[in-house]
Amino acid sequence: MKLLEVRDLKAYYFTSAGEVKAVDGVSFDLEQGQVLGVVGESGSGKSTLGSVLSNTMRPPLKVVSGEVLFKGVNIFKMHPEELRKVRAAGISIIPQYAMNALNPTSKIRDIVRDLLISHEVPPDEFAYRVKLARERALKLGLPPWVFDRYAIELSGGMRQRVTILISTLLDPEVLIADEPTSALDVVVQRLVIQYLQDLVSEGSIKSMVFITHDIALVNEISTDIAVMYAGQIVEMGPAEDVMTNPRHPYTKVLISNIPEPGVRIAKKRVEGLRGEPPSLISPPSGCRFHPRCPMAKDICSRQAPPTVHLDGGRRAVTCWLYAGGGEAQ
Ligand SMILES: Nc1ncnc2c1ncn2[C@@H]1O[C@H](COP(=O)(O)OP(=O)(O)OP(=O)(O)O)[C@@H](O)[C@H]1O
Repeated sequence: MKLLEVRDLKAYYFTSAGEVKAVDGVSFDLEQGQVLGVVGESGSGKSTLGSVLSNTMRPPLKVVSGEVLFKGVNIFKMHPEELRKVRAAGISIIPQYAMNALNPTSKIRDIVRDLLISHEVPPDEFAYRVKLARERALKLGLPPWVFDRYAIELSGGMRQRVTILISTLLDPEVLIADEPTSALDVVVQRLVIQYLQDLVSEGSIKSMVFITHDIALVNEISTDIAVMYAGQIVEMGPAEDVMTNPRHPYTKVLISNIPEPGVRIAKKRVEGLRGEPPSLISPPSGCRFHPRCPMAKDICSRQAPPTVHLDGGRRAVTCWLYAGGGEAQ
């Protein structure tokens, strides 16, 4: 069953310097059981995509065109009441910098209670969710006393895990996880990854979009991978296939330079890739990757490449090398 259908989505930041085309023509489907890892360099539009998919964007970001259908209904056309219901139990987000997302003046137990009340959890389910919060806190390595504390009394790593707990407590059908393990130490990172994997495999969470710089991590957790470059998806397919047989020249460079787990792509210079990521106010003509592409042809600077479906439709690659359905030379 398709939970999300994203169709030619464009979302820009309207700034005094111009329109930052952070998401510029993104399309994909997310099915039940799928974990779509979204990977790319810093500034490629991953977080922007996450905030648009969860309809949590704020000015100066605006959706310019395209649709996001949640179980067939366009989330941008939902009535505020309908949207409120969809949040948390339908599409929930673990935001980037999750450690700062909690109200500092409420105890964690009250944040849990307020979540359940605001989502009109029926009385018979209320006690079950409170108990579930305690059980899941243990899985995340959080001691029982966190519920009696204010967010400001907790360490950054604890606050981040509490936010993950809150974002997942109502068992969303689509979880958008934006760098959920950034700033956590390696041991806690493992707990969080295991926690999210368990929720998906037991069916508590139906699907996930997992945003990260860490391509090794994306390989571990995802069923499918989407590679973003300059606001667009340049390659998408089953995780193992993309990792073992990358088709787009950008994916090839990313994968041949897999940093150690936990290292951000942006921090380790992507070797074999000349230049810097382009401006998204005036991106390069034709294929946005052409100025840095080791395999660029004449047409690449003149015309935007088509999206070509390979491997019986399982792989989508937006690149002139595959135009006509052929393999790259
Ligand atoms: N509030 C904002 N106003 C203007 N431009 C913005 C704003 N937030 C992000 N951008 C720009 O939008 C583009 C995409 O940023 P985004 O944060 O979505 O990328 P990202 O791939 O998630 O990178 P990172 O992982 O470093 O957050 C970048 O060019 C960024 O500078």
